[in-house]
Amino acid sequence: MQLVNHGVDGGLSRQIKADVSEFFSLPLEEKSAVAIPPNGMQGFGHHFVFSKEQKLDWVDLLFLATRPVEERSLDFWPKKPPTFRDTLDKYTAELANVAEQLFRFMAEDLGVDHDALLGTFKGLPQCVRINYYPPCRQADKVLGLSPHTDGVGMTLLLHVNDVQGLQIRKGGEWFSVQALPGALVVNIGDVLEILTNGKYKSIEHRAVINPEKERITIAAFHSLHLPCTIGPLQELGNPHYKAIDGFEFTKGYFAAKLEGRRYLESLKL
Ligand SMILES: O=C(O)CCC(=O)C(=O)O
Ligand SMILES: [Fe+2]
Repeated sequence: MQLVNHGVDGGLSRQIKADVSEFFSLPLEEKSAVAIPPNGMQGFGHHFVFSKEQKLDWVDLLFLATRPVEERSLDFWPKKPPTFRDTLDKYTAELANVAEQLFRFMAEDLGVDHDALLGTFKGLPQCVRINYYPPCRQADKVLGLSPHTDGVGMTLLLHVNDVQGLQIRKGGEWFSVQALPGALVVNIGDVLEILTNGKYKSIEHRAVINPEKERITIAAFHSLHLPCTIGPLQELGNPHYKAIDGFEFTKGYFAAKLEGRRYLESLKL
């Protein structure tokens, strides 16, 4: 689903695009000032690295926890460009508002109690994964991001430049998503699929690489308020998914190493 971006001020959206592009254009030594530490998650580097032999995804990323605000680790927030921190703070606050509105509309659409749905996302916990996909002449030999579903409630994706690369899987086939200018792509994640008892489907997706042009995107993940138990909302009939502790779910998601819908399918009854 693409949402024309009324929720985010145009100037702010331009500013975040400029700051993010500037960060990735810095020399490696400068970006490494916020490198992900061994066994860490936040900062600049790579995720889902399990062995020296594996083929890596063709992407550099900057991953930051942005909400709740008091849990930010500012050490990993770049100081260059100097406007970066302030812009990211404002941009992510706006996106949290958009996410909250969408959760409300979804509750309405499903005819469920707002609190039952919104309670799972209380305080709107949020992380951003800023993806920089370098071009690759042999683009068909690499993947920017392996097929996966997002292990969260909902992702709001902004294209920083106009290079296409996102694909979604439907009926076993891959379809390219053409980003509309000024729009956010809204991706349903695993947690919403479980909560809605499968009425909303977590979309399997991947990112492909352009042979000539770099591609930059900002994924803002809206995730669980922990601790909690995730299970289908009672109003939605016989449950089709097991109820699972939120921490267990997150551990299982990362252990499943980006293998399409495999982990989510394992939670079906
Ligand atoms: O860059 C994209 O198009 C997809 C990003 C994505 O799926 C993610 O960061 O989880
Ligand atoms: Fe994703």
